[in-house]
Amino acid sequence: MQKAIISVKNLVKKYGDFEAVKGISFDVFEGEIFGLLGPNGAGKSTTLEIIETLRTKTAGEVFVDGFNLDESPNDIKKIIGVQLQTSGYYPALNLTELIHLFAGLYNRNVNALELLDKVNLRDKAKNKFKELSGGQKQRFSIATTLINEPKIIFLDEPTTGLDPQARRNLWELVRDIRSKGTTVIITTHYMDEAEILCDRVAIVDSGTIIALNTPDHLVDELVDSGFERPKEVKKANLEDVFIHLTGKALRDE
Ligand SMILES: Nc1ncnc2c1ncn2[C@@H]1O[C@H](COP(=O)(O)OP(=O)(O)OP(=O)(O)O)[C@@H](O)[C@H]1O
Repeated sequence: MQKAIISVKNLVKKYGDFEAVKGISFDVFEGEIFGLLGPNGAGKSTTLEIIETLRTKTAGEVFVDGFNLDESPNDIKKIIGVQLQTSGYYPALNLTELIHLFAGLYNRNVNALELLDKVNLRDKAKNKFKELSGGQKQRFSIATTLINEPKIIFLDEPTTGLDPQARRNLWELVRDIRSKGTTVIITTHYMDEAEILCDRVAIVDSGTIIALNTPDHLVDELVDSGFERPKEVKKANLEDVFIHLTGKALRDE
């Protein structure tokens, strides 16, 4: 039996009269990569921000590593890492200085170069955030989630706008983080990404969870129901062609 590190029970969020989250319940297991999928406006960010202690809930219960959100939000803050809005970084500081700034906020001693190494950015240690490419910015913002050595990290659409090489590189990074025992919760609009990366996914629509299982199980269930693709599937797709032609290596972004 896997241990639930996050437990959400009958969570409701109302913005005025509008119910954005309609009584959802789910568990995230320790050490898994859990995906929250759903169309724009489904309630994913609202749900995550409530768990991250950044937004108030209307009703329901949330437990994170045994801490009740209502009673111990500060204990929860200490054990989670949240990908910040990238626009929030101080423009005058370079990457090393930014890491030291965050480490100070968390009251931690961090070896900035070692951390930058983890996300393949050591050679950008003296660069400013705005001088990074899209993929590098995402990698840096993931690095900042690791500063307080969290048990759980939350990644909100971390690969949006990245090229196929940078996307794959980020998947490797997320897998690497998980292999060290960190639980990862990720939102994405890329279903191929969710299928490759996530152990389990919850599909949210209009504030309700309409499916929750492993990607494999959900696909098998659909196939068993008699579903067939209208067009015969080829053994490769255009992304395979692109990667085949341009290689897997990260570009000089
Ligand atoms: N501060 C707010 N005030 C009022 N309504 C809000 C607020 N924040 C979000 N909403 C509404 O709640 C619903 C859920 O929004 P949310 O941002 O959680 O969706 P999402 O699933 O994360 O969408 P996306 O994929 O576009 O990021 C939307 O209809 C949105 O307009």
